[in-house]
Amino acid sequence: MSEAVLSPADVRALDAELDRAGLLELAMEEAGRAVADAAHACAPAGRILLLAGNGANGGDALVAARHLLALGREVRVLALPSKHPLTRRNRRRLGKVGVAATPLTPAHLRRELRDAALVVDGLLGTGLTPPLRPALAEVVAGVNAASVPVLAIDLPTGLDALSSEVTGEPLRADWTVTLSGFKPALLFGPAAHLAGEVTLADLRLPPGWAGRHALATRPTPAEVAPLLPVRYADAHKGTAGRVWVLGGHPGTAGAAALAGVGALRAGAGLVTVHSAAEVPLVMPELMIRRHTDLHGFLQATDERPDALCVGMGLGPDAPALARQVLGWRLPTVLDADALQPELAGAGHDACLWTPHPGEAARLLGVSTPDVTRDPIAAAKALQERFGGVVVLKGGPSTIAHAGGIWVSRGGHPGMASAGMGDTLSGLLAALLGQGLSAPDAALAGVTLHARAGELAGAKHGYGLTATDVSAELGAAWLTLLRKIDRASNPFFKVV
Ligand SMILES: NC(=O)C1=CN([C@@H]2O[C@H](COP(=O)(O)OP(=O)(O)OC[C@H]3O[C@@H](n4cnc5c(N)ncnc54)[C@H](O)[C@@H]3O)[C@@H](O)[C@H]2O)[C@@H](O)CC1
Repeated sequence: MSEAVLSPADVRALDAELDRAGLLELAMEEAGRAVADAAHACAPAGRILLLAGNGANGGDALVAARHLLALGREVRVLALPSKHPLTRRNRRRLGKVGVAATPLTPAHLRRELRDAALVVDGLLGTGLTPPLRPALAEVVAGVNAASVPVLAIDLPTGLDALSSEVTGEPLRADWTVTLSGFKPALLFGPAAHLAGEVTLADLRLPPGWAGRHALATRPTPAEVAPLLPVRYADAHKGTAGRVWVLGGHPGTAGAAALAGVGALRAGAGLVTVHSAAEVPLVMPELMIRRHTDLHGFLQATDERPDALCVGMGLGPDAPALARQVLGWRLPTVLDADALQPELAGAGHDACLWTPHPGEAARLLGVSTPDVTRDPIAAAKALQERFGGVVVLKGGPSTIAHAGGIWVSRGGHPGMASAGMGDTLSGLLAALLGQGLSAPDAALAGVTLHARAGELAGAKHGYGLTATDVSAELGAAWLTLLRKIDRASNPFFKVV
């Protein structure tokens, strides 16, 4: 089941719905229980210090304290005056089982931090209106200065749930148990770096309720696997997708070759690189056609591929060439030099735009930090302006299509190297050429690319090349297929 990505407004809407259904208190109980289980696992021995703020995030901490007590753990609770009705109720419940919350003051905090095995941060969650007020900022600085591991509830105090940016000094968590859905700040760095290891608690909400209010979703590998093309034993190169790569320019010809390899490794039957440059023959299976006049060739030819990718190292002619092939209305990936603002409005439903944040900034006429601060909003804005499907690349990537937004999973930090995007373009074109719709190709392609990066990382360690990742695409494909009923995919019988 896809995991939801929620903004604070989404959380408020969900909570209002839970409240109307009489389920909000149960949700807080489940949240507290999940936090207690996680805290018990993170610090199997010693005293646990819970910090409770005045909102519902504090209520979760007070419930967790009660469950930790039931697990036989020694707890201390430092709390602000409770404003939220459920937080007040859970404070009384905690009192009834013998744990009185002590007022949260700097002196009490200093004393309790001395012997704590773990701090549970329930000071503030999605209710933050930045910046942190000085009294709470002092508490956060005190916890950060102590060398005690921290488990945050929902998100570390001081992080703006919607932003990847870090302002002021938020709490640095070793673990975060997030509730109902991921918050963007937990997915995109540098904010995500402060959340430690993030797990999503199962609050036992009615199925689909969290997703209904979601900004975006994170599809699971089991949901992505059925999108992969089915191929039977009688397939031949003419039915497996003919892909054209339009790329390369003197000095950047390798980019076109890498895209071609990505397409071949993703199962395209025939891959032809059309280029004005001398493209290196990195694989003899690639067909390479050099043109002195690429425009003229595209104008004159009656040949048509099943899918194209355009722009990798293509140079200054890229926008004009891209416009020309967009007119063919074939499944098309636009990357690198073809990602130019003047193409706004020239897209169609079978188009995939694959910018990295710098290219996205160029397309939107904003700065790169404007894009990376909120990649979900940037991908949505790009999709609205350029049409088709947008893959805003990153760790994770954000895919915006007419039906919504997906945030990818997986990947490997070693994938931060030149040529990775070229491989992805070829891979996406190969999937389009094998009949996938643009949204399905985007999701399946990004997932395969990330998985191939993980597999390459397991072999080669830290520094990965695009060639390492391409080489793992087949194995990535098989690991994805293992997630589904293989009987539905007779060609790929895997053990
Ligand atoms: N469906 C869900 O996701 C659920 C969420 N729950 C919790 O509910 C939380 C949201 O609760 P609330 O909306 O009550 O918000 P919070 O508990 O996150 O914080 C609200 C309080 O923070 C204070 N505050 C806001 N900005 C501040 C600042 N800059 N400096 C200092 N104090 C500030 C306000 O006075 C307010 O009382 C979530 O983060 C989660 O922990 C759970 O209780 C159960 C269900």
